Amino acid sequence: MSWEEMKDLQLEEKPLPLETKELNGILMTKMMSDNWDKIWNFQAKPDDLLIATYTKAGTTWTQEIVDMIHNDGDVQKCQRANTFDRHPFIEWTLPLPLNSGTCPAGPCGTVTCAGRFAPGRRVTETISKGNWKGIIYMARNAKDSLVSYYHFSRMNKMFPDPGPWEEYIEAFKAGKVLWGSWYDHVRGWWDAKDRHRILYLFYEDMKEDPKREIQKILKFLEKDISEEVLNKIIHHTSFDVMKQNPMANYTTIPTSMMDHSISPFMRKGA
Ligand SMILES: Nc1ncnc2c1ncn2[C@@H]1O[C@H](COP(=O)(O)OS(=O)(=O)O)[C@@H](OP(=O)(O)O)[C@H]1O
Repeated sequence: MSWEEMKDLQLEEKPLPLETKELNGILMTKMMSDNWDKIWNFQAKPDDLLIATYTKAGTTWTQEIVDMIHNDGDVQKCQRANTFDRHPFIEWTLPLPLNSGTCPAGPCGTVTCAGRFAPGRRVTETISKGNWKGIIYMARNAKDSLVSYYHFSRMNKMFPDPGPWEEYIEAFKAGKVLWGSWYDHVRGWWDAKDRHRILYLFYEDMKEDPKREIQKILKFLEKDISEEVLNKIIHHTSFDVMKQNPMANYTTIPTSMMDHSISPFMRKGA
């Protein structure tokens, strides 16, 4: 959806109603819970790639890297649309103007989509047995995930108010945040990785040596690129460059949904 169309929706003036609803003990948005059957029955096509993450683990970073790989390092092509339109979240049923992954028009014409699939190991198993070409999972350590999630929840008006920091820490540890427990998520996918075609990556490894980690993704995707393209991908997906990229930094979303003056989406990246 273009910016003009977004403006027509007058989102700036409308407070966003946010309702949450637990499903199997996991907190989700009501839209997502109500849509769960569709998500559960989602049929991947053999060319589909899933980027799976707990929230704030480096989803956007992985999405940008994969898009750059798929487009042979063509920066212009990777600026064709926002991250969430290039790789829609399957289960994240969103209010307009944002795209929802299970909607019939997408995502998976676009080949890659992202997903969180919080509700426990059964889901992890079911999803990872699906007809995916592969699943790239990225994990990030609990402390940085928690800090990032807290600041994101302050600026993201679609999310429940995180409340005071001390209380938020306890809620996170107890898994009483959207998409449930960080521990169950990273553990569930860790367990699944040896039984299915899953590339399990770590944010910290990507930070330490992006070249090495991007090469792992290339191998997983069975893709050959030149050294020059590889260096271009490393540069274009660095924190400083992505922070300035409106198609990756979520600044095209109306302020009533995400208020970057409270905390930018691309916050510290460390
Ligand atoms: N290129 C690059 N390098 C390093 N770090 C990066 C990069 N891109 C995004 N980020 C950081 O990842 C955090 C956002 O995570 P997600 O993309 O998973 O967020 S979301 O769940 O999709 O909302 C968020 O982390 P914090 O800065 O700690 O809040 C982003 O800054």
